[in-house]
Amino acid sequence: MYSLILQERSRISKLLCNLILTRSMGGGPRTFPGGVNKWKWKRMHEKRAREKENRLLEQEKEIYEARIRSQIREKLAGKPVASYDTNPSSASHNPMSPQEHIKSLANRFMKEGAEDLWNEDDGPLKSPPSGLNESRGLVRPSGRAGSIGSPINMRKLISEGRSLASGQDNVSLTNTSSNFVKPRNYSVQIRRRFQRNESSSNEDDSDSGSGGDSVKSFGRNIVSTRGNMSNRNVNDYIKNAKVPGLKQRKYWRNENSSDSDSDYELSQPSANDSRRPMFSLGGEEVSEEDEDLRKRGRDVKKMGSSASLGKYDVKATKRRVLRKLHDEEIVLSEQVELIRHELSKRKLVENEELKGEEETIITQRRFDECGISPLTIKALSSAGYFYMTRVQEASLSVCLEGSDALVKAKTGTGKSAAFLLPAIESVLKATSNTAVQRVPPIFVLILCPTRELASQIAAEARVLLKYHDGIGVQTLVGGTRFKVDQKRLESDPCQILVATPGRLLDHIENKSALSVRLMGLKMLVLDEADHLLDLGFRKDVEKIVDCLPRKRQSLLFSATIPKEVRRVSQLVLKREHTFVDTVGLGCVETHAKVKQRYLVAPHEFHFQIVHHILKEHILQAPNYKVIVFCTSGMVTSLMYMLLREMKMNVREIHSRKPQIYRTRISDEFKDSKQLILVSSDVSARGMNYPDVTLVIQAGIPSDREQYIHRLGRTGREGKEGEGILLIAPWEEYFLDEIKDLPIEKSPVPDINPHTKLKVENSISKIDTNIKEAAYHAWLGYYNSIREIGRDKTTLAELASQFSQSIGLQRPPALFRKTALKMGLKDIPGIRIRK
Ligand SMILES: Nc1ncnc2c1ncn2[C@@H]1O[C@H](COP(=O)(O)OP(=O)(O)OP(=O)(O)O)[C@@H](O)[C@H]1O
Repeated sequence: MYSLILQERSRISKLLCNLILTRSMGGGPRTFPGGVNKWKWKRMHEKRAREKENRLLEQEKEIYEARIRSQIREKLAGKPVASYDTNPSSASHNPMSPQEHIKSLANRFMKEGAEDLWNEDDGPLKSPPSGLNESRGLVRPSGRAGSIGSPINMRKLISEGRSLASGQDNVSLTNTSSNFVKPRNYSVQIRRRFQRNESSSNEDDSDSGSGGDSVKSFGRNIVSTRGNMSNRNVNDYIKNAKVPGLKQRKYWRNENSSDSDSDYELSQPSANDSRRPMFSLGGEEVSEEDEDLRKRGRDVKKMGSSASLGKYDVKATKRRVLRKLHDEEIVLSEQVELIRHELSKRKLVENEELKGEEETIITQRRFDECGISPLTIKALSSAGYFYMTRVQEASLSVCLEGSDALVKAKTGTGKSAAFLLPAIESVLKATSNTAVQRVPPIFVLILCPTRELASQIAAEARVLLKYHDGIGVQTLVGGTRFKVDQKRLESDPCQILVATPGRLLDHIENKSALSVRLMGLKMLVLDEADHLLDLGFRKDVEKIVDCLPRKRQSLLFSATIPKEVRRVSQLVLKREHTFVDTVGLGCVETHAKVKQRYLVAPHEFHFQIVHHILKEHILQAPNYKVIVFCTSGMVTSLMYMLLREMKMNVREIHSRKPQIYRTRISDEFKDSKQLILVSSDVSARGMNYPDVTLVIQAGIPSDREQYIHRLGRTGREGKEGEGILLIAPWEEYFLDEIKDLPIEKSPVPDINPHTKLKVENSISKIDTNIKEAAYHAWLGYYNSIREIGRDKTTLAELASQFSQSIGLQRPPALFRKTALKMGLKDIPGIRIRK
């Protein structure tokens, strides 16, 4: 379904681009008639288009009214009502039944939100309760409004239509509507268009017979010129919508003539086409001249509809010459506007759908329905996985087929299992096809950015492999001795390897046995793909990919996939890969259940504010579990020491800590409650710490993506969560990067003097070396952020303020080499070591 949406969306955007391109490639004049500029010209025509729509609407109403009157006349003259003949030639001259009118009107006007189509002449917005019966009278000769000259109260008629459509009168509507004669002369394409319309809406019309549908379609076809084409093929739309009347004529002409010039002329309509003029009212001839339109509308009102006049309807039978479009720009801007309108409408609908679906991440689809090994299903059941999550449902079939895929799904929605399940299948398939070897080839390689994440993925793989004897999974990450890795891989061979790029590359470049084992690779997975294809990792990843067999399946997963990454993903993926996006283009990439706030306060107050927030949160959530993200390893360390000094239950994790310590802390935090983890970005991506209640980001993240991933440590598996971003006033520019996310400003809390003093005391107790290291790390981090790092003088000033805020007398000195590298040599405020 997602791929269908994607295809459709890309098709629409292509069409839009084509239109814009066609326009721009033509060069086009810079000024337009009357000396107006392009935008003024465009706005003018947009206004015209809107006016045209309103006119058409008015005219449509008038025609309906006229038909109702003719119906009443017929009735008064004693002719049978709605005795339709299925023969189009005769039936088309008969009046429509009042119920048909109501239904047709209802199609257009009675839908929720259609009130904006109404105008003052349509009667009061809310019909009085007694009005229903009266409005019935409108369409029945016995009623008060049956008198021909009385104005028709459209609102009453519509509210009547509502009750009819839902009430017992449905039956009669069905009966009569089924006799409606379809306009036969329309090509299959047009009919298809109607059919699409039929299925697109009015689900509430349970009474729709085939003829009734035609009536509905008829109404909707006209509506569609307003851009109401929710389920309609936009290609058709563009072809058809250019000038609807013109298009219809073209079809007739194609059937009867080869003269291209006469494309712009109406063919002589046959008797079968007698309803056609109504369609063409939605077309060009009605749109061309406003006054003419109005007049014609009034004429119809005066004379009765063409349906009642039958063969005497001169208007319907007269050969009308169409005026050529005097300015194609009108059409073009209308088209573009319509497509835009359609796109934004779809986006809204999708957003609404996704919002609804977001509440539950688990789908109705069971794992045993997707053709994976029964032993894996058994393992899934033991782990408590019975139904797929949305990303699993959307991507499993694609991945199991063997296609390359780029998969985007929100944080904590089960992406790991989504790639592990096809990975296991791939191993099963490969082992059954390959002769037993002493050292088995590595069939699946999973790359991820951090050591903890590699361990987590390997652990999840082991859970899924519980009943698969003989299939092993190993990790290859930094922080361990190279030789130890080699021995482990030899003594405990595996078919699935989870690695961080740096360490894997070490092994490949050292020509260890691993390189040979990788020659049998069937599947490559990049978890946190956007990060791995980021500048920091890209070179390593490229080198690794160069050493892998070309004939393999590649899967890229992440919660964020920026456009640049989509482009560079071609480094890994085949050109004909599938993009599975369960978030949706332009949709919010964070979870609705995660409340996001931001606070702006000078840096010197950040420690106090973090302490205050934590205290408040602990009071509110007794089972608290908080992650505080800091900008770098050493700042993390400083924050940890401060909070520890202030007697909070806190742990730290960052790259400066030995791996064994990191693993212990990570495991402890996974299983614990009432604990605060102060972390650098090593925990930002992929880490699945269950039930995190709050994520605090102290200082701006490196980019928007990192913000989303850090925040994604809370609110996993559809649970609730909270995120707070704490920034200094000069970091506020970052808010622009996340302006599409539902983040709200929070007031800076009042810190009581007692807490202030406590924090200052605690800071003073922290070792100066840690503070100095924190200053260097702080400077390094912000220097690497383009927006801040380019103004070195300001950066140095801000760094000085930071050093003061952590109790340093003056900014610590930098090594000359470091200062040079950072472009900070000779910058005022930056001290260089002698
Ligand atoms: N089908 C399922 N049924 C129940 N729970 C599931 C299912 N699939 C995954 N989970 C659970 O969902 C949680 C999140 O899964 P996972 O860590 O794979 O998320 P993710 O999408 O990779 O997140 P991130 O973007 O942060 O990496 C895990 O606790 C996992 O056990």
